[in-house]
Amino acid sequence: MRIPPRVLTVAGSDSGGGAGIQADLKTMLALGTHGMSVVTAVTAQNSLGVQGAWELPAEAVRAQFRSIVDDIGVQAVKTGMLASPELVRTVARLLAGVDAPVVVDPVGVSKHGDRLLAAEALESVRERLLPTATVATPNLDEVAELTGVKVTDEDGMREAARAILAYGPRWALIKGGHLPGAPVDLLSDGREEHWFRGARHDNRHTHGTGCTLASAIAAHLAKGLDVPQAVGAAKAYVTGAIAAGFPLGAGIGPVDHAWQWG
Ligand SMILES: Nc1ncnc2c1ncn2[C@@H]1O[C@H](COP(=O)(O)OP(=O)(O)OP(=O)(O)O)[C@@H](O)[C@H]1O
Ligand SMILES: Cc1ncc(COP(=O)(O)O)c(N)n1
Repeated sequence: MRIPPRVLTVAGSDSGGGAGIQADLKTMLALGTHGMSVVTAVTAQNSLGVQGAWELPAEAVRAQFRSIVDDIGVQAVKTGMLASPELVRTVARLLAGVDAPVVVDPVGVSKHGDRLLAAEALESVRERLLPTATVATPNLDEVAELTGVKVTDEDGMREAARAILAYGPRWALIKGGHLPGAPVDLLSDGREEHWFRGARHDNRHTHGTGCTLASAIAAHLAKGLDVPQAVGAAKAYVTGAIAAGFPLGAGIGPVDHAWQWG
């Protein structure tokens, strides 16, 4: 009997199914793991943007987390939209007691420019959440908000990695997808440097790329890969999913989580 590795996402729901909890669970299934969820917030969201967002009480987040960890157990955790300072602090406290790798995607603003994290929560992300991370996966906008470093080239990505590592994650993965040219990501622990270069797909249907990459890293860590191997495998998965992204609704469609299944 196959018992798949167990992976937990702590994130917000995207009603449109392209990002957030829905992207995370699809990615975890596609990579052969058992996905579980702690919902932090519910968004009304589609291909055009976020029409509404409601966060859950901290007690509901704690209860979901305890139900999973105290009975089923987890082999890796991924965090996404955490909405408020109180939820960031709640999740950071819960993660401190977990003996499994943690991937922190410090989600700030959606692709359409809607805030998914209150500006007042940035300090808690820096001081409480980042220190719990095995890998933190900011995009360049999140790097700028969290550290003040404005990246325009690959040297800037090195500076960004140092600035993120100063808050205490074991590894920083700086996502350069928003720079022109081939999408390149830098993984660093302050000693080793790994550059991951993918092919750019000129596909506007890229809703959910960040969530998908972070969840894929968590899934591969749960399967026993080390961090550089997990990031390499996750980058290959998200690149394929972006290449197969498809139109839905009138705006930006989702990446295809099932691309490997044809
Ligand atoms: N057009 C593209 N073609 C191929 N890979 C891409 C493209 N855009 C981004 N990527 C890759 O996708 C992954 C996610 O990066 P990205 O910078 O898009 O994250 P993100 O900004 O958190 O996501 P989002 O923009 O959805 O919030 C990275 O590995 C990045 O290099
Ligand atoms: C609930 C929720 N969480 C996260 C994102 C960011 O998505 P992406 O993966 O595109 O960075 C989103 N749009 N909605």
